[in-house]
Amino acid sequence: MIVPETPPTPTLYEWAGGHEALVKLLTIFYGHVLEDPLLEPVFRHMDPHHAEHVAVWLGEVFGGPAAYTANHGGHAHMIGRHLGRGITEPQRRRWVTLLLDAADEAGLPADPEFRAAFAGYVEWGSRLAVLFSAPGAEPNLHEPVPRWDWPMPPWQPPSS
Ligand code: HEM
Repeated sequence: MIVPETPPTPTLYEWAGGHEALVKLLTIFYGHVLEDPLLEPVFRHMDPHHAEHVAVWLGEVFGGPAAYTANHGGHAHMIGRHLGRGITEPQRRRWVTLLLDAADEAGLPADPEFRAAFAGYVEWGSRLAVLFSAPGAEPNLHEPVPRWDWPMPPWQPPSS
């Protein structure tokens, strides 16, 4: 009996479309952030390369190259950019909503497994951002960049 081989599961990074797709996503997203009355004051002075830096971060989290660790200061730098900002729950919620909307606008894969993984990370990460941006928070700066994975494998046709 010939048992069809299951192809290897792509990383979330590959499934999303790689670096280019993530840059497109975050460029669209931060464009909307600057039009949003709740978020514009938080991001008014953001670095002009912010969207690209966050794309590199997301790429590493989703199983792509470890380029944020290699070139952008890793986990400690990301945490440091949020310290003392006092991000509120309404701001976090709006941030998440705009990012999920931007995923549609950027044409990221819309299959249930990918979107569950994406939304899960965004929810988790944004809640951490609220915690470590709070006054007096002392987050651990010495952790590696987290890696996020599929909550369940994406459906793929058998290779043969
Ligand atoms: C999953 C959730 C989040 C991720 C993955 C994330 C990621 C990042 C990263 C990687 C940076 C540093 C970029 C660099 O290297 O230049 C950063 C900076 C920043 N983040 Fe977040 N962030 C998240 C949530 C939030 C939320 C909810 C807010 C506020 C509503 C926020 C506000 C900011 C601000 C204001 C900066 C500094 C921007 C600048 O001055 O260039 N972040 N974020």
